Amino acid sequence: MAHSWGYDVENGPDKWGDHFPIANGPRQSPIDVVPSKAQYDASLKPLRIQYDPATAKGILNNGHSFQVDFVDSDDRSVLKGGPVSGTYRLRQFHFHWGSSDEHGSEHTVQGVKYPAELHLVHWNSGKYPSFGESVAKPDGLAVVGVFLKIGNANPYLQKIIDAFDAIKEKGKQTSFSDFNPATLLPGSLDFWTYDGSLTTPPLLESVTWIVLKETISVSAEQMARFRSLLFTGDGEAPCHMVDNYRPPQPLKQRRVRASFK
Ligand SMILES: NCCOCCOCCNC(=O)c1ccc(S(N)(=O)=O)cc1
Ligand SMILES: [Zn+2]
Repeated sequence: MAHSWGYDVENGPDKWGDHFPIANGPRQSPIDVVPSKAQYDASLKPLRIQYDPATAKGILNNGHSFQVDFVDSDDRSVLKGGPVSGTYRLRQFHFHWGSSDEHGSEHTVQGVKYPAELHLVHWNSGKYPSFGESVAKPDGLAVVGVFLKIGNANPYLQKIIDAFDAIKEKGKQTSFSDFNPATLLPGSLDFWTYDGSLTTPPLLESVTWIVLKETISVSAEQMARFRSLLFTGDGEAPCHMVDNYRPPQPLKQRRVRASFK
């Protein structure tokens, strides 16, 4: 496409297939999770998540979302168990959100939309030498999805929000240290899992999705701070970073498994 992909009418999800034909592939994400159709799988192991706050590196506005990047040169912050075999190393986390509290998540649960969704992105360090090598392999990535629900202000999210003034525009980044992303996880790690893809171009079908059933809280005021970020860079006409989500995609020949009854 003339200008790179985004979330507008002319470069948004409905147009991504023009340059990324895998957009219509067999294992695209996100999906609508239908709990009654998910199959309880007793062989799924509990999720084992261990993060070292010292691996937090920086926070960046990449023009599509903001992401917190982690040192991933060793296995200090990893995910094991659940649907995956081996060790997956934390690379970054980011969010998707709406222009109002009524929508914004990528996955939906029986059609229910949440105001935002957190994605914790891990790569298969047990099998591949780097993220770049993993990102195109069918078992390359594992992403944990967590829904945000309007409620009490989330003190752990606030630490991230306090960094927003330094990354308001596309391309801006700043250091971000001593943060444990496990503080963004709900009390229960019950999950649904299915084989899917990146939800943004290049839409690679390399993700084992692990979508948590329990939500975390965010206040309406905190969501308003997310919407103060800009898609646009310094000197461009400002455009608020909102509605940076892909809608649910066809399930096709896939099954969704549940770790809980
Ligand atoms: N760097 C080697 C070549 O890499 C090409 C592919 O770059 C991938 C960049 N995108 C991502 O890493 C990426 C990661 C997670 C998600 S999501 N929203 O599915 O969690 C979407 C995108
Ligand atoms: Zn994402």
